[in-house]
This record gives sequence, C-alpha cells and structure tokens, in this order.
Amino acid sequence: MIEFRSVSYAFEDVPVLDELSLSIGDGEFVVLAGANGSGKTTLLRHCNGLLSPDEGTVLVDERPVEDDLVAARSSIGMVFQHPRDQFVAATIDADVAFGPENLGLERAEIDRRVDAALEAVNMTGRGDERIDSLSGGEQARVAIAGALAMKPTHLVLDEPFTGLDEPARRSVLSRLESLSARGTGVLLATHDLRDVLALADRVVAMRDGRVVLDDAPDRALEELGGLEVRVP
Ligand SMILES: Nc1ncnc2c1ncn2[C@@H]1O[C@H](COP(=O)(O)OP(=O)(O)OP(=O)(O)O)[C@@H](O)[C@H]1O
Repeated sequence: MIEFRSVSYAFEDVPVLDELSLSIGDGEFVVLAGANGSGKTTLLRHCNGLLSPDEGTVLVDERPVEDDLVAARSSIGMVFQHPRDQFVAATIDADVAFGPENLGLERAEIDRRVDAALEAVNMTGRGDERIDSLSGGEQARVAIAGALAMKPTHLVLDEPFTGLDEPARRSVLSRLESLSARGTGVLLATHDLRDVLALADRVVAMRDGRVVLDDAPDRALEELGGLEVRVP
C-alpha cells in the first residue's frame, strides 16, 4: 500500500503538491493522468524518498518513507521517464543485478532474481547484450527488469512510453499487463491514455498539485476532457 496523507511540496517557493491525499492498494493498477506540469513526476518521486514532503506524510506499507528508505526502495520499483538515465552498467545482466547486489544478497539469489526479472520482461537469454545496442522499447523493458529484481510490491513508472514506437509500446504494455495479473501493484503516470485505460483499475487525475478525479476508467474517461489529458 502506498499512501499520501495531505502531502504538500514546493520547489523553492513554487507549490507543486497541495495537501494531496491518495491511497494505492496492493495489486491495484492505477493510472496517474494530468497535463504537463500538474505535479505527476513530483508525486512519484515521493514514493521512494527521492523527494520528501514539506508537509504531510508518505507511507509505504504503513511506514513513513523517510523512516526506512531501504524498505521503501525495496518495496517500490521505480522506472523513470528516460530509462537511459537510470542504467548503471554496460550490460543487461550487470544492470539488473545492481539493485540486488546493493541489498547484499548472495550471488545465487542475485542470479535467480536477474533470471526471473528478465523472464518477466521477455528477455531471457539476452543478459550479455550491451544496453547501448538495444532499441528504446528493449531499454524500457530492461529498466522494468531492474526494478523487478528488487522484488517490489509496486512498480511506479513515469511516462514509460516516451519515445517508444508502437511495437515497443505494445511490448511494454503487455509486460505491465502480465505483471499486474500476477499481483504487482502498478502506478503509471502518463498524459497519453491510449491503451492504458483498458488495464487500469482506477484513474487518478491531477491538476495544480491536487487530485481532481479518482474513478473507474470508464467513468473517468467522461470527465478527463477538461484536464488537457490526451483522451483516446
Ligand atoms: N527541479 C525542479 N525545480 C524547480 N521546479 C520544478 C522542478 N521539477 C519540477 N518543477 C516544477 O514543478 C511543476 C510540476 O512538475 P512535474 O514534473 O511534477 O509535473 P508533471 O505533471 O510530471 O509534468 P510532465 O508531464 O511535464 O512531466 C512544474 O511547474 C515544474 O516546472
């Protein structure tokens, strides 16, 4: 469970989150929508302590994030907008292993996690390949594998489709669908709702740092037009 309790945050003096409250239950697939600048990225970066609230609290599994950053970062797998920015190694295997290595796990367990994570993104057997030789869609899938290797309860993704062509987009979507079916919670920020609504349990829309809509996809669709979100 990820819970935002009346969270406010400002960059210098510019308020970006405004007493925002939101709960994401285990296993839920939640799409976070909103126009550019509405605060989506800022909200997501609070999930694992990359940013801390000026006021209010963010809890992961009922524990405030800042009380145990390692626990929060193990529970929340983050995938950033430009996967290239989050790679730390030259090859797929080494990159996906990086998180579990930092947890101090034994080699056999690290190898098991890497294998399972690559299988989950349909990249079994490709661990030796160089990341810089991969397509954008493959890089997005490796970024998801890196997050999965931490065995997170939730995946948090910020605009994971940016720069992807249609086949790559479909491939990432289908991976998210199967992960969600297996019980991983998904919080996915996008301003482009093509296809993701079909996977979502809920759509949460933000405007000016507040939640202005939180509803089932079919009902949300009717209300999203006024929020400058690209509606399918
Ligand atoms: N590091 C920063 N320093 C100052 N202001 C920032 C910083 N990061 C974001 N902001 C501002 O905070 C506001 C919200 O930005 P944020 O990136 O959270 O929105 P967003 O909904 O994710 O937008 P986008 O869809 O464009 O990524 C914007 O006005 C932005 O200019």
